Amino acid sequence: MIGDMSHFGPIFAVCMFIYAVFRQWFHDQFHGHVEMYGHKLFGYVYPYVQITFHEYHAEFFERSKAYADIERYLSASSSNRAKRLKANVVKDCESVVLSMDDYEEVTDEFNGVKIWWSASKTIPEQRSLFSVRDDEERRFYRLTCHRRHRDFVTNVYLKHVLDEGKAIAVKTRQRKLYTNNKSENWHGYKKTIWSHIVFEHPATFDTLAMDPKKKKDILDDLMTFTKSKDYYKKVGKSWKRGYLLYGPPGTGKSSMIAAMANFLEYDIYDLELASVNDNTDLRKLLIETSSKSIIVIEDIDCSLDLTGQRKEKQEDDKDNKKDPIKEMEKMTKKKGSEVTLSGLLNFIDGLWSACGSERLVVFTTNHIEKLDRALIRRGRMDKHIEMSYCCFETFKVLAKNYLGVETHELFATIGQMLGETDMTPADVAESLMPKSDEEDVEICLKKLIKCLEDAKEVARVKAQEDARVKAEEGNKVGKDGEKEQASDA
Ligand SMILES: Nc1ncnc2c1ncn2[C@@H]1O[C@H](COP(=O)(O)OP(=O)(O)OP(=O)(O)O)[C@@H](O)[C@H]1O
Ligand SMILES: [Mg+2]
Repeated sequence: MIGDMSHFGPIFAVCMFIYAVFRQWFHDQFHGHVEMYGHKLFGYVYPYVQITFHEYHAEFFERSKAYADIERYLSASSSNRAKRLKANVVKDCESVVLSMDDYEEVTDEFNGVKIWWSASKTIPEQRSLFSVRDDEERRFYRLTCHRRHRDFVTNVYLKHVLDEGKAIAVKTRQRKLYTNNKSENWHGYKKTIWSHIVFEHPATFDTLAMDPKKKKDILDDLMTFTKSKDYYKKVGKSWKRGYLLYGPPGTGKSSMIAAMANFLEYDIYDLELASVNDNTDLRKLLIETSSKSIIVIEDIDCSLDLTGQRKEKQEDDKDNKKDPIKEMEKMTKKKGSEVTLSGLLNFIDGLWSACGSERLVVFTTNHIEKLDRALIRRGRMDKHIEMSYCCFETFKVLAKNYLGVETHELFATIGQMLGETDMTPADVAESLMPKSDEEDVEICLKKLIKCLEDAKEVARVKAQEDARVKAEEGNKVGKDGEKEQASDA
C-alpha cells in the first residue's frame, strides 16, 4: 500500500506544475482581455487621441529630432500662453529663451483645430544596477486632439510643427564648442557625455595669415566638400573628410580650425582622448556628435603614445614578429586608457563613422614624423596641411590685420630677414601688436626687426654651438678608432 502511494508524489507535482502554468497563462490572458476591453470602452467615452513624442527611444542612442523640433516650436509659440516656463540664458546673458516647464500644458490652434500639448517626464521606479539609462528621467511631449481631427493632425499639423521647429533651429542657430566629459562622469550619459559652450572664436580665413595660394586651395577644398553630398553617395563613401594640420607651435593650427568652423558654420567637437576610457566610449561619443560639425583631436601625438610605439616598433623590426596595432593596444592599456589605435581608426573611418554626415575630422600635431602611417593615410586624413614659419606673404597679412598697412618702406628689410630666420606667425603677431597709444606703425615694424635680429643672433650662436659639439664628437670617435687600431696591432 505504501509502495502504491509513493507513485502519487511525482504525479501530484506534475499536476501542480500544469495548474500553475495554466493559472499564470489564464491570468495573463484574462488581464490582457480586461485591459483591451477597458481601453475600448474608454475609447467610446473619451473622444480624444493622444500622441506621445519621447526625447529618447529605447533602441536609439540619439536624441529624437522630432522631440527637438517640437521643443523649439512650442518654445516659440507657447511662451505667451504657458504659465510656468523654463528659462535658458543665451549669448552672454544677452537674451533669454523660454520653454515650457515640466507638467505644463498649452493649447495651440491651427486652421481652426484645437490641439493640446503637455510636457511631462517619467521617473522609472526600477533602478537597474547595470543600466545607466534606466535610472533616468524620460521626458516627453504629449499631443491631444479630438478623434475627428486625427488625420488632419497627423498629416498636416505635425508636418507644420516639425517644419517650423527646423526653421527656428536655422534662424536661432548658435554654433557650439563641445568637449567630452571624463567617462567616469557619464551619469546618464546622454546629457553629460559632451559639455558645450557657445562658440564665438573670432578667427576667420581673412585673419589667418598664410600663403594666399595655400589658403585658396583649402577654401576650395572646403567649399567642394560642402557641395558634394551626392558625389559622396555616388562613390559609396560616407560624407566626411579628414584634415591633418601639422607644424611648429604658434603657426596657426588651432586658429585654422576656428576659421574653418566659422567659414562653414559648423559646430566643433574638441575630443580629449585621455578622458575616454575605451573604444566603446569612443563610439558613444561619435554617435552623439551632430552633422555639420568638426571633430578635433589636438596634439594627436600626445593623446596616444605613438612615440613609445615607434620605439618599440624599431626594436620589433629586428625580429619582425609583432603586429604594431596590437603593440599599440598594449601601450595604451598600460597607461590606464583603453582606447586603442585600431579603435581610433575605426572611429575615423570604420562602420560607425558613417552615422551622421557632413563632418570634418581634424587632427593637429607638432610632430608629424611621430604619427603612425596607418592613422594619417589618405582616406583617413585626406588632406595634409603644413602650417609653417612666417614667410613674407604671411607677414603681409599680419601687417594688414594688426597695423592696417599693406606696404611700408621697412617691408623690404623685414622680407629679407624673414627669409633668413625661422619665426612663428604667433611671435610676429606679438611684435606687431601696438602696446600703447604711442606705438605707431613704424615703431611696431621696428620692434619686429629688432626681434628678428635677436632671433637671428640666437640661431647663429646655437648653430655655432651645435657645430662645436659635432666636431668634438667627431674628434672623440676618431681618437677611439685610433686607439682600437693601436690595441689590435
Ligand atoms: N597663421 C596665423 N595667422 C594669424 N594668427 C596666427 C597665425 N599663427 C598664429 N597666430 C596667432 O598666434 C596665436 C597662437 O596660434 P595657434 O594657437 O593657432 O597656434 P597653434 O599652431 O595651434 O599652436 P600649438 O601647436 O601650440 O597648439 C593665435 O592666437 C593667433 O593669434
Ligand atoms: Mg593649437
